Amino acid sequence: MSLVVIVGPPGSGKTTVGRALAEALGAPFRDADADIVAVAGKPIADIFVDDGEEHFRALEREAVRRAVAEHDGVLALGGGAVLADSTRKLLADTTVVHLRVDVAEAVRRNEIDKGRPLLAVNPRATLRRLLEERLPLYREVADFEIDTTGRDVAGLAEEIRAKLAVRTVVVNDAETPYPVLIGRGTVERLPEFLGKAARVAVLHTASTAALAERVGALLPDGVEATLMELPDAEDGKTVAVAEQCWDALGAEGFTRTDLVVGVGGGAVTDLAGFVAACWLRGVAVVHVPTSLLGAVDAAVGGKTGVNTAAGKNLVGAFHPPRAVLVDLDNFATLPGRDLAAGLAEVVKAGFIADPVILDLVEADPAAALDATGPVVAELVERAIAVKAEVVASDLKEGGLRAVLNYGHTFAHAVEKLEHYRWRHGDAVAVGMVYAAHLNAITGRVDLVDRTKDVLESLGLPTTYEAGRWDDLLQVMKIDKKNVGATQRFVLLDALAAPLVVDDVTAEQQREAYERLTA
Ligand SMILES: NC(=O)c1ccc[n+]([C@@H]2O[C@H](COP(=O)([O-])OP(=O)(O)OC[C@H]3O[C@@H](n4cnc5c(N)ncnc54)[C@H](O)[C@@H]3O)[C@@H](O)[C@H]2O)c1
Ligand SMILES: O=C(O)C(=O)C[C@@H](O)[C@H](O)[C@H](O)COP(=O)(O)O
Repeated sequence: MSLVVIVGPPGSGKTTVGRALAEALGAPFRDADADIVAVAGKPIADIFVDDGEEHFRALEREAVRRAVAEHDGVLALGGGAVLADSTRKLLADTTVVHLRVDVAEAVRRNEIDKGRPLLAVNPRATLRRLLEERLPLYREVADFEIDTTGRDVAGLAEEIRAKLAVRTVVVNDAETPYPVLIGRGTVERLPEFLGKAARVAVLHTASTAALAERVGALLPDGVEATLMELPDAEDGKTVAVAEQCWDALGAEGFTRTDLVVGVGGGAVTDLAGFVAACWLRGVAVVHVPTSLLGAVDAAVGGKTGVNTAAGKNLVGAFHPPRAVLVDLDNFATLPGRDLAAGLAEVVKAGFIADPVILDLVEADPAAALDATGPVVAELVERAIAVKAEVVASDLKEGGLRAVLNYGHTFAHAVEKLEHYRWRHGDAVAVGMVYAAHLNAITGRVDLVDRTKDVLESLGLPTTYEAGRWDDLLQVMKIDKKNVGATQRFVLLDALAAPLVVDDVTAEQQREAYERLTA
């Protein structure tokens, strides 16, 4: 447990909700006002009367400073604590929850609790003024806010507990850093990322239509949602579909400050990102990935694009999102085969950077296939951390980023030859076995058995049909990593030590294929 601070105006329920939250978290509760009373040896109302507000504020600053330094649990602050610059600075590195309440309910709650000196005279007008004056200060320190008006304490504590379980990975790429929120209920955080949007285009497929509706309903008054349903999977990743979206944006009068939201698997977020990258030469996009693969890979990193007759993802743009909202609850409806396909990219992250991922899957493959279980949650966090770190240092694939393409040279060729009817993750699984054979054949680390075993334990394919080499080679020759006529492959010098090589001979490539088909 670490410190969670509750702020808000008088009557917002800081103490009551804070106590309930502490209980829900199994953590201790502390109230800064109670600390002040203990130090002063008299009630707050008496401190105001005997010593004045300034003296009270000095006691309050010291009480908050001490509590923040000492406490590990939930800490409720008095309504005016945020008035002090020093307190707001102190809270900058702490998780802060702002409890909001409307004036009428605040008045009603404060009538019940009579011990508030600032509300002794004309409480309605005073509360209205306090609420207005202090709102920007609460917002300055808060990580998120919750409206408590008309809500019951247990429901509020549960909502805060769920929100606190959200982990944020910041992708510090060369453009604007953006957060990837990982947890349950993260989609509800969309309103934080609207910027100045007056219109939001929500791109989705039939499988995510209900969620897209929910996203539309989250928008505040004055912000209009347009839902656009795309053909499913790779059928939606075409220039023709992108053009239909652009036509619709034109018809809606979509401006540079409006927002595109991709709600779906990797195919949707790739297309949504591409649509956003090109419209007016770039509008903001927020991704709500609903497949495992989308969450751990496609939605993070800013690669967007479509498939064309020439090949997979050959047309596209680097266009990082404004935010990525990974809601682990969305995986509940994901078909098992698509979950497994997503695990292929997770396993890739294990081989290139984080072997703990492999240990976790190998220890309990069934747990890794439990869409809403804790192992999937950890795998998602780990795989996103790998991707975030790589793309932060090399957004446009000038060097290091190519390691994320481990297994993809062969995978993309398979996808094209199979007319995009293979799941991307299945193709990546086979592609990683191909890469593992190349590793062994070129005298590097031999991870063939480990690769096949871990993938097969997840029900993923590890072989490809014989007799297709010439076709495969032809497609692999237009891989994006190639330089001129030189083919380049991502291989592993050792586990978690990827490198890009350009000296794999034609014989070695064919030999790896022959071993794959055996
Ligand atoms: N941009 C990148 O960096 C990047 C990285 C990896 C993959 N990709 C791309 O991502 C795509 C693959 O992503 P994918 O595996 O998510 O495929 P997908 O988008 O085709 O989704 C797989 C299937 O799952 C369904 N689905 C998605 N979420 C669902 C949910 N919550 N409930 C029920 N059904 C759901 C979809 O409708 C689809 O039928 C490929 O096009 C690949 O090239 C891009
Ligand atoms: O983000 C990257 O970079 C990757 O290579 C991630 C891959 O897993 C992903 O499939 C990506 O779409 C492939 O990129 P591409 O440039 O080879 O199309």
